[in-house]
Amino acid sequence: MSPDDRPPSVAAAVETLGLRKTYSGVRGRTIAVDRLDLLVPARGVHVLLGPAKAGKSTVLRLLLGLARADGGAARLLGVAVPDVGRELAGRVGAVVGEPGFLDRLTGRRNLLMHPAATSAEQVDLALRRTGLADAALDAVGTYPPGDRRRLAFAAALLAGPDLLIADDPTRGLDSTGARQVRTLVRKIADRGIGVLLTTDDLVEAQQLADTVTVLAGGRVVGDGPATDVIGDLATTVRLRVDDGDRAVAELRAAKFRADRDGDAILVDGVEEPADVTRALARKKLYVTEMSTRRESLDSLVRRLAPEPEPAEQPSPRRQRRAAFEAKVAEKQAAYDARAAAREKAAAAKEAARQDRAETALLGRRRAAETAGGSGVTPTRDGRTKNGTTEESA
Ligand SMILES: Nc1ncnc2c1ncn2[C@@H]1O[C@H](COP(=O)(O)OP(=O)(O)OP(=O)(O)O)[C@@H](O)[C@H]1O
Repeated sequence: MSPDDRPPSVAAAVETLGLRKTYSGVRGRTIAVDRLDLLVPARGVHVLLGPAKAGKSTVLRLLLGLARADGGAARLLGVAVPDVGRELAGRVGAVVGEPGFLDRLTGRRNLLMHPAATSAEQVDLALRRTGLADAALDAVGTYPPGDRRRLAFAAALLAGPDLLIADDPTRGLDSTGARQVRTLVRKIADRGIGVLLTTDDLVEAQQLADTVTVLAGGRVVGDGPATDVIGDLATTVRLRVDDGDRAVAELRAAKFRADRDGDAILVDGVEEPADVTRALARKKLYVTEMSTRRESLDSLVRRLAPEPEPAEQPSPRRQRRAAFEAKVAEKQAAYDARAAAREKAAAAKEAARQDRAETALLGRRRAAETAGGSGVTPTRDGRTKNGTTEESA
């Protein structure tokens, strides 16, 4: 059943089924989105997470009608995608690409000129909600990149959308700008607006996502509640302590997931590494060496969609031997085919010779019958029709 056949689902902000997009270029065809089934809840932040070229932007472009799908179907807020522009005007806001703000005008003036602006009050509310009230009267050209991005959010919020779609909203921002935008995204979702955003930053996804779809090579490799699919911001801590066995026992007693790893100790799912060292110090156990590790997006994708084990490559010597054996087998097969043909020709020749001999024999018998009038008809194998051989008859 395609989304077009289903009754609109009030629980979903976005639904796609088998969505597909292929680009053709000089280097051939690229399947950017491959049979995508996506479900974005009506509330909360849904993150479309994936490495570069996973197809994230293409998905958003398809949903917003900026590109046409080759197959499948999609609905936004229950409306099929080709009709979204007409039927959902204002209910879907988008922060995609660089908005065309005029640098010499103030942020407020830029918003007042926006097609969705209906009043100064509405513009001022959008500026306040995006934390830009103080910068409202500054020229946009003076805005740091984080403020410029928040102004794009303010523009997308003007019409009071139920769903906000943002393509990699922290890309290119410094840590302050990225933090401001993430805080804003969380606030928007907390006001009951569904948010769908893309990112290739696992930490950003862990900080923001309520639900997540992990995309790789245009395909979904994992989806569901963020804590199930991508985990939380936990870190694995590896450390050394003089008395390793006692340290593991003390850490377990303090509810840490600790295990021996050779002469080191691994502690999984740690929120704050200093908590581990403090727990040990309380027991007079002192860490001599410590390192921390967070899962990367690549390892997450590998964990969710493990690649098949590559077949073991034979050594060059074995490869040469296999090629030689294949050649010998090929020659043998050709030789066998020629021998079989020769045998077949010889058998045909022999059958013809026997036919000729039998014909001659029959001819002689007929001549003898005609002369003697025996009335017995010999068969090919020399038997008479009454079942006795000619000799016994
Ligand atoms: N207009 C286009 N013409 C041809 N190929 C395209 C076009 N847009 C995207 N692609 C290709 O489609 C694939 C998916 O690209 P897309 O931009 O959707 O991925 P992405 O996950 O958003 O990547 P990134 O994080 O790098 O922006 C890539 O292989 C890309 O090169």
